[in-house]
Amino acid sequence: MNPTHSHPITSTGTSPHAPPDDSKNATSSGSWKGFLVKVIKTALPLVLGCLGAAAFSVAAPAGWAFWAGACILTGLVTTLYLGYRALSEYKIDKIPTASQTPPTPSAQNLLSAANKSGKHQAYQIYKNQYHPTLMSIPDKTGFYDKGQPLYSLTNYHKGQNPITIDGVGWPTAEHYFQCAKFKVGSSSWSTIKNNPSPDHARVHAGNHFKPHNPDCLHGGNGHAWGAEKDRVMWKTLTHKAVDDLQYRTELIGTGNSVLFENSPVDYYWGIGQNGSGQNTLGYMHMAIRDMIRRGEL
Ligand SMILES: Nc1nc(O)c(N)c(N[C@@H]2O[C@H](COP(=O)(O)O)[C@@H](O)[C@H]2O)n1
Repeated sequence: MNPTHSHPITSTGTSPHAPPDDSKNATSSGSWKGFLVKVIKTALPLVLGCLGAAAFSVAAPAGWAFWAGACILTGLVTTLYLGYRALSEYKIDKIPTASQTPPTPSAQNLLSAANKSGKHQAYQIYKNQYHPTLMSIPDKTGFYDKGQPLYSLTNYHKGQNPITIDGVGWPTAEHYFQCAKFKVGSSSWSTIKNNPSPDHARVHAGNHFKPHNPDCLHGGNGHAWGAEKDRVMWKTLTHKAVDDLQYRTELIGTGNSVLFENSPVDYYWGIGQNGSGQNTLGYMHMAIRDMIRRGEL
């Protein structure tokens, strides 16, 4: 087995995609009730000043005009001050905080372009070029084990923020990929989605993806899923490239190195025990890296 190589990170990428929307936590200060209360509170000193002035004019004591004027002026100045404060607060409320910023339209556009029909085939160019001679390439970089460099390239990596796909926040790429075998909201889907461990999520999916399980998509049929899984993995990785800054940064940092999933057991996504595996995940990362460099993700 070839050891996992470390690779210097030489450049960084920037995510055009903001963290998930937390707008539900926004205060009610922007609601119409809050607005009405603010208007009443602001206008109250002026109204009281006018009432005071009216009382002085009715009672008409000596020098009443001076005191009536003083009442109106005090009310007016206080109202202007409160109005100024309320307006500044209103403006601050309206500036979206980082956690309230919805995904930018450009990120959404890039993601839908990257996932147009057939785009997931982009990695084939690398599979054609390097399979099955990958192990003889000198400049290659592996990733797989936790605690080793480039763990962010594995689907088990938990980024700082969830990956948002189909409006749902996913703790890891593995969670979304495994859930894609099941009907959204079904019991199997929910169990996998909420599993704290990506490895347990994968194992649970494997144990429950069976033809007799009504929760399954593709009839719980391995061949039918096999025809879909590249497209699903591609979708997962394009969203990860937008939402997981560590992945994005470390992927770009691999330069032009040929990437491989250094899995001793997986002959489809990784290189398998003897390096003869298809390394589909490694080649997909290379295609994603190209897209980031071209500004397509
Ligand atoms: N980092 C890491 N640790 C493991 O133990 C793994 N098995 C993997 N591999 C990922 O497992 C998924 C296999 O999915 P299917 O069996 O094809 O459903 C896939 O995401 C591999 O990359 N990674």
